[in-house]
Amino acid sequence: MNRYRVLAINPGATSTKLAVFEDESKQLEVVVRHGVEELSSFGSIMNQHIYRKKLVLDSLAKRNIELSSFDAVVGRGGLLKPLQSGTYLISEEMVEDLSSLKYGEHASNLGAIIAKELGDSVNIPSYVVDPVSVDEMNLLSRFSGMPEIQRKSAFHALNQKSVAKRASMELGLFYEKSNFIVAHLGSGISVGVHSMGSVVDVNDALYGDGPFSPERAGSVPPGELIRLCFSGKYTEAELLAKLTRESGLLGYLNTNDARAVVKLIDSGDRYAELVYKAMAYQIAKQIGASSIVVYGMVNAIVLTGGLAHEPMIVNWIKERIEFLNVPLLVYPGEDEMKAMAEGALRVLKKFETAKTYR
Ligand SMILES: Nc1ncnc2c1ncn2[C@@H]1O[C@H](COP(=O)(O)OP(=O)(O)O)[C@@H](O)[C@H]1O
Ligand SMILES: CCCC(=O)OP(=O)(O)O
Repeated sequence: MNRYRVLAINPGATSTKLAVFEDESKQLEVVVRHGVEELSSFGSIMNQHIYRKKLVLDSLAKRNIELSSFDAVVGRGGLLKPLQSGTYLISEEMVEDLSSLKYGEHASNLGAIIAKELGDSVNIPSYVVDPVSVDEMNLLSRFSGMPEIQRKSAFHALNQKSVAKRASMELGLFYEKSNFIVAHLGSGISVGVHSMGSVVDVNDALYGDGPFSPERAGSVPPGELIRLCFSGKYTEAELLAKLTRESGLLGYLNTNDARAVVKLIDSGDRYAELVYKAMAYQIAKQIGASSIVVYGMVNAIVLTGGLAHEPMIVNWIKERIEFLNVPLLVYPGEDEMKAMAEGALRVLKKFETAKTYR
């Protein structure tokens, strides 16, 4: 059987990652971390396009890796129209929706844009896998309480699916026949209910509801938010940036880095401890509420994402959800690079046909 080389590109809220795969085997992974000041100097996420693309090209050039040595490029899929889970060929229409911010602004929008430019430059296909707008929500979960507003699915679909499948393998269960609650604790936080192979309910990890996160507001009291919108103090763009990139830990403590927060706590900062504990409290509360979606019949709860490396928050969450009496698995970090490469390989090897974005 043919062997395939895949370049995976993942622009995240706080990092740009790239990885080289030969079939399923990872040959290289490069992670470039970005500070808050560095990224805010660009003004908007779209303005980071050339900078992040150059980081990818420079990382390859430094290692004498030619773009033409790849069979495909795969990028993290951003905010698109609601989609089924799967691998999508990146089309002009997809790039247009991402760059015009039709469905919102997030660093992952740059994944497909950069992947397509690199793929096109050497005439190889480019794909996204399980974009953040994968939507498998059930009908009940779509109600917001206001007919003009529908709850949306915007979450860490790629990693959530990947770790839920990993949990089902480890527990000897079928993903399609089990129920999992997955809490992805990254720059944004999503708590997804995976029921019988679909994410039937999840909080909107970017603009919407749920726990506050290292840099996002999560649910805020809507009346107060409306007052802020009409206070004359902020433009729409400023408030959206505030909600999605300047709130949460960053808003309260001036850092989105959990390690820096732990240092503050260790140095005796009681306010930092209160804020960090409040985040754990909201995450645990969201997990508890999520168990209701499947009438409490949960096979396992999974904590994942960068914050799952940090023992203080993991323990605080654990303490609060222990009474549910459900196995808790902790998978720190993410499997996104591997999940992207595997999605592209399934298409290259013709096990699956790439979906079309319409
Ligand atoms: N090894 C670690 N120990 C403690 N906290 C970590 C670690 N790695 C990441 N984090 C924290 O996780 C949060 C971001 O999660 P991450 O998944 O890395 O971000 P992103 O969603 O941008 O990829 C940050 O608050 C960061 O400080
Ligand atoms: C838009 C949802 C995905 C998300 O929040 O990703 P990050 O945590 O990487 O910002």
